[in-house]
Amino acid sequence: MPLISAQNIEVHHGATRAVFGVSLALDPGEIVTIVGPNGSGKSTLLRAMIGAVTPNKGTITKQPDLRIGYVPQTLHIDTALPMTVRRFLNLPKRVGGGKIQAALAKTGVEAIEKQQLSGLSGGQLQRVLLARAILNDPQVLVLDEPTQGLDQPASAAFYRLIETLRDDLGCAVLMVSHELHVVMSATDRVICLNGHICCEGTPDVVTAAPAYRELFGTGTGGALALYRHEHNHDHDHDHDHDHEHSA
Ligand SMILES: Nc1ncnc2c1ncn2[C@@H]1O[C@H](COP(=O)(O)OP(=O)(O)OP(=O)(O)O)[C@@H](O)[C@H]1O
Repeated sequence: MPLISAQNIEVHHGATRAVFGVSLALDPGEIVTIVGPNGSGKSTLLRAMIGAVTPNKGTITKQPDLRIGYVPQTLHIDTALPMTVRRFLNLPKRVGGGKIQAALAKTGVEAIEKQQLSGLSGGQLQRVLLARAILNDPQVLVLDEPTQGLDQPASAAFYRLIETLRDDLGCAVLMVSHELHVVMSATDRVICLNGHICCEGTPDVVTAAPAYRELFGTGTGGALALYRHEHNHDHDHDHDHDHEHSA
């Protein structure tokens, strides 16, 4: 039984139909990455899957008492506010030193417990946010562009860590990334979204796309090139499209 599934959901933001006709199931232990152009509904779909927004149509089904760990894009820290890593991880409820140390060790930043949040590098901060997300031993880790602002080697290291955590904790991972070329090796299934799911498959299937190979390693363009290639096809289903696929 999937941990979370969406059945033919549609989500509106005012007059904007951000997500439509989306059905998606997340199984235990799998890593699923959602990619797509800006404004294609990736964050909206993620938020609908975890219950943070209610679909206007369709249903979301979650396993009862599902433990979800959420990693935001980043945390905007007021540098005037003194806050150690340990204190931050004890909010909003105290979890105790042992658990905090274990979580920081799992995310590769065990030595920074007493440091101020405001003094951390971008990569360290993301690992602290990841540590916070695993404190409740989640069955699902949800990440919304967790490596924004990190350089490519730091992003790649972060995604390798996600894969290690999945293996250690046995959790499923659902994430949004712009960097398919970086996240590829740490992904079981890729979902290409443009309001609706345009295509999905294993990284092997998507890496076979000539347009992607041509542009592999050229930054965000790689993911978008893949997107363009994979969408140069006829759809089996009669979606009411409100966008055009580029060739
Ligand atoms: N709170 C909101 N109010 C109004 N419109 C919204 C809101 N959130 C998202 N939208 C709109 O819904 C559409 C989908 O937005 P969403 O943030 O889900 O896309 P995204 O693929 O995550 O974008 P990006 O890659 O730029 O982060 C966009 O047209 C966006 O402007």
